Amino acid sequence: MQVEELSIAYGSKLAVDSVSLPIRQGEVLALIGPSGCGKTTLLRSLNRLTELTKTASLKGRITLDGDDTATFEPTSLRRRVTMVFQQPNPFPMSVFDNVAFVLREQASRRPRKRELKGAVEDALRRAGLWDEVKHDLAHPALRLSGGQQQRLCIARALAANPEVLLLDEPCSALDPQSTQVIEDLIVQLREEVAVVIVTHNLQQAYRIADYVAFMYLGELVEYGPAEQVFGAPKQERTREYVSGAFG
Ligand SMILES: Nc1ncnc2c1ncn2[C@@H]1O[C@H](COP(=O)(O)OP(=O)(O)OP(=O)(O)O)[C@@H](O)[C@H]1O
Repeated sequence: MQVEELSIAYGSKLAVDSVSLPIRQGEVLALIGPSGCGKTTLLRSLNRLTELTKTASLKGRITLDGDDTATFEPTSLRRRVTMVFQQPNPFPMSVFDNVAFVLREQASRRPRKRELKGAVEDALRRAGLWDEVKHDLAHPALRLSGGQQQRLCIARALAANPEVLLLDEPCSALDPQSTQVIEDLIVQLREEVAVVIVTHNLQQAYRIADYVAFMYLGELVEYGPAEQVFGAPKQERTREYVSGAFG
């Protein structure tokens, strides 16, 4: 994906100010910056969730494989660019049906349960959850632990075979152990999908990101390889911000 001079306002308030950056497969991109700097707004614009906010207006361009995402049908864009939210939000149905739901939605005719088994297993494996749930796929998803629920949401997102996975602080509601499991998973996933993650946790960004975009008051202050942004930031403001965690 390519973000080109993107500005987003809520009413007259500018939340993202002329941001340009690439999003590439094989990489984890972390969006960092202080509260209110526009990270989530930028993330949500990538699959056009911002347009669900009535007051939001957007200027600039976002492309996916060279095509302007504004020309896509939103649902088909959201299959290619899927979002996992801060709070795990499995559907109130079984583990199996959570993943199957997406596959059923995509199918032209209603597939039988046994036809979906392979694809459900595949998505659960990719999300690193299969071994924990394989003996009880009929288990209600809402009874899984928080970390398992979040991995189920990732499995659900992956079932659509997206090209880009958007993660909005996916570990903020999780304990350190579940966080580590999800971080390991994100690092593995980048081989197959481009990953963009919003995180407040700078140590986390350092552990998992290949590239980092540091935002401040809606502007992209610095974008570069994680080692450079954390180890040798070019901008004073970035230095100040990252030294809060690393100084
Ligand atoms: N629905 C909305 N209506 C009006 N203003 C909004 C809306 N959502 C966000 N904003 C404003 O836009 C700016 C950017 O918000 P955004 O949530 O994108 O920042 P953020 O960096 O993700 O913050 P945080 O780290 O606290 O989640 C903030 O000033 C915020 O108050």
